[in-house]
Amino acid sequence: MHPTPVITVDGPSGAGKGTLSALIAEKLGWHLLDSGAIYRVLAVAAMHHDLPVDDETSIVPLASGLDVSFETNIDSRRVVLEGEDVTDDIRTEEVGAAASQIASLARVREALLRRQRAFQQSPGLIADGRDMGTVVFPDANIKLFLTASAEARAERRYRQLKDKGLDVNIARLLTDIKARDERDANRSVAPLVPAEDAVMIDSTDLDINQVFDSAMEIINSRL
Ligand SMILES: Nc1ncnc2c1ncn2[C@@H]1O[C@H](COP(=O)(O)OP(=O)(O)O)[C@@H](O)[C@H]1O
Ligand SMILES: Nc1ccn([C@@H]2O[C@H](COP(=O)(O)OP(=O)(O)O)[C@@H](O)[C@H]2O)c(=O)n1
Repeated sequence: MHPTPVITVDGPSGAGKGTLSALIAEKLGWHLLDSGAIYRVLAVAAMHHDLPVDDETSIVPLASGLDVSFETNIDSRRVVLEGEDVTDDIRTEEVGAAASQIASLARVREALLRRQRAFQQSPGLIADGRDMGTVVFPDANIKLFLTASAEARAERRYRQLKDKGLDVNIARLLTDIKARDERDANRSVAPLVPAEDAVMIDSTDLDINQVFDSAMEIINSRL
């Protein structure tokens, strides 16, 4: 077992991983790794540098040297790429789709491993992503796998983007979510699958407080 405990939260897009992970991190006073944000920042960096998202040879060095920092304050988390605040830019569906394409490149994933593992710092880490419990932190103390129906996830994403004032279409979001599920689950490297020892939470009919309560029950019984 690790000297510094890790809780992993994996699952598909819109399942509520980010929201749940932030709540757990706050409750326990632990660090937070939003691994999806790293893939998203890398996608934005590739766009800035005019690199095609399927060009492994040029994206690997970009991943290894990625100049990204996560600045956490009491009331905000900012993501800074090459000195520029990209907190909002990385959240678009376009960037999510590009991130998912980049994330299917094996050598790119490998180039990001060390950077992700460096987040394992005292007193503990909550790691949010697709392969946190299977690849990045296989020895994690507790592994959660959060799911919800594709329809529920598209609906959540719709409300989230609408609240930000973005012009969105629910049918398109559902198609995009299904396409991303398909790509994330079927890629040959680090596909989206629950770790064998993961505890599943289906959030389709749960609000975020109920999800948080079930997660804390599992955590408190095991830590
Ligand atoms: N259980 C839930 N019920 C309803 N809405 C939720 C729930 N969990 C999260 N949300 C909302 O759904 C959206 C997507 O959640 P997020 O945490 O970003 O998902 P993920 O990180 O898995 O993609 C957010 O707007 C969030 O507030
Ligand atoms: N650990 C991770 C995290 C994200 N990703 C990829 O990065 C994309 C964006 O991740 P995200 O977690 O920010 O996406 P959402 O769940 O918020 O839509 C996903 O579609 C995955 O393809 C990954 O492959 N492995």
